[in-house]
Amino acid sequence: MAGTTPQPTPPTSRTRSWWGWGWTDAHPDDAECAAMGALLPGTLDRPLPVPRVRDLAIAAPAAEPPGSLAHLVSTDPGDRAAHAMGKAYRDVVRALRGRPGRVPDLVARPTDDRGVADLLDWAGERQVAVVPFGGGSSVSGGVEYRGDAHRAVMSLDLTAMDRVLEVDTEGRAARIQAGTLGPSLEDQLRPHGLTLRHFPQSFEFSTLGGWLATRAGGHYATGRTHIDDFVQSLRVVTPAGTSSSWRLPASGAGPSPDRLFLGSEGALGVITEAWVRLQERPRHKASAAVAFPDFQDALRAVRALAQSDLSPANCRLLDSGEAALSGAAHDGASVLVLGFESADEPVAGRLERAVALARSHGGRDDGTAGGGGAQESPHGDAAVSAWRSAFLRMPYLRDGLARMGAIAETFETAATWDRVPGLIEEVRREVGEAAAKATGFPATVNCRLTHVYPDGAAPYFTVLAAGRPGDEVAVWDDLKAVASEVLHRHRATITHHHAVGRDHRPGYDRQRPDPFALALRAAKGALDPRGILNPGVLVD
Ligand SMILES: Cc1cc2nc3c(=O)[nH]c(=O)nc-3n(C[C@H](O)[C@H](O)[C@H](O)COP(=O)(O)OP(=O)(O)OC[C@H]3O[C@@H](n4cnc5c(N)ncnc54)[C@H](O)[C@@H]3O)c2cc1C
Repeated sequence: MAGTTPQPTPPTSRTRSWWGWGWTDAHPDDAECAAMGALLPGTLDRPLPVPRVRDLAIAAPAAEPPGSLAHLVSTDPGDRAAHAMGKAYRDVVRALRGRPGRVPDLVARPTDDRGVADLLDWAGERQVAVVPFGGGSSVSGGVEYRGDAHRAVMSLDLTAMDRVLEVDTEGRAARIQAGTLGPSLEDQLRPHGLTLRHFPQSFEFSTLGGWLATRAGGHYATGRTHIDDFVQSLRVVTPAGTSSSWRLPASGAGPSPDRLFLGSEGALGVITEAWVRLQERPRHKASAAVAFPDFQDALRAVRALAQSDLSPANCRLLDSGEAALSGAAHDGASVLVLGFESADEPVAGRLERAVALARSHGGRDDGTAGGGGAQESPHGDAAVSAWRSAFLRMPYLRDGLARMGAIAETFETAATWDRVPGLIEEVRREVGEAAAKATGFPATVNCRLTHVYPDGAAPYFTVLAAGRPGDEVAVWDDLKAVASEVLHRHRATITHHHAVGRDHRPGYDRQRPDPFALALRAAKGALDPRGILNPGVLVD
């Protein structure tokens, strides 16, 4: 049953950026930043310099761990700076402006549950805040400490716990440590012919534990795409003891213990490992792009697809601005990127039916339907691959634009179909107007649907605008407040998959029912009686 597993991916010689997305060698250079900035009126003439850790005023650590734990803890300034914030636009800008959030005093890297428990005990006795940290790709202020109610702050980095411990090939499941980054996780499963098949855009730099703690969404548009769908059981170390649920295919035994910890964002405990459901690796793939002159027609087509039994792996609708930005279309059309995958049967037929359905709603496929993975027409192929490469490059470009003093950020939501068209229109208009008013320059607000459901969809917005030099974070916070009001008006969720963190607390507090907040507070009090775990996240 249990297979032996290969070692985690060996360390690379590439350097992770402490302040921006991904690898330092993949960042756009000054010339590329300037070229991008020239496309946005009102941005700076030349890029802000790449920030340096040595220019930050980092105070000496306010606490020292006991000798017995010292081997797990780093006080290196670069390490501490790299754990001060996540990777949202507002984090990148604060780093560029030399004003990162509160830099943690300590960065601890436990290697097993015992180490996690000992560090929590030590922190509890000394009123040290503990911020669990996976890949640090949070875009909602999930990994930074705000305030001064604790004597010191410790970032609890889980990435030394990075092994696939067991693989049950018969039951298609694996026991995996929470600090395993996406590529290493898939590398360790590959020899078994299995995959978790969970691919958030941040896959390369985020961990299983982070996905579980934030209820991450993969890039597949329909079907099993949320990490929740893959959880068989969880192991969580809390200050009140370790919770370990049974491996079960399903259970009706009361409220689910796993559901309590999924999305708990480090506020209730530290997820140290999980049994997750695996799948065979897909062998059949086909994709196509369908253009729509009318965005409303495209919305109707996507709804019909989501309500059909076709279950596309990808069903991503780009509005005309988003299609132009990613190079998928340049003629003012919206583009629907469709993809199908299967481990056991050809998918060309399903793709053809999906394209026919899209065409019946006003789509222009230009002969893009194809099957077997490589038979799309040149136009469809170009649009699909343009979108794919833009998707992976986008976070790097966002940071380049931030260096030009621009606002370049995304946010997402989900709502029922009856509200989707009005919601998209109002976000575009109200955020666009607010940006123009705040900066004096026109703004671009694009939208794509990232996930579609029979009963609704997840619109994802990209805002591109000039910032107010030196004041970009305040401008962005104002725009986000405008957007949040529109979401609230439409009873759309404050986040579909970017988590609550600290930034979405006001919206989350308005969204959750009061009795639920009471129950959550009680759970926090019981599991974290000293209030050391990720203070300010989810509940006070
Ligand atoms: C460019 C970019 C693209 C993104 N794309 C997606 C996407 O496609 N889908 C998506 O869902 N999200 C996406 N995100 C957001 C982010 O990647 C997710 O929230 C991800 O799940 C975070 O994983 P992480 O390991 O980086 O966690 P971190 O950022 O380190 O932590 C996130 C939260 O989880 C807590 N946490 C982390 N590990 C643990 C643990 N082991 N136990 C308890 N709590 C823990 C932290 O305290 C924090 O509150 C994106 C972010 C960026 C910057």
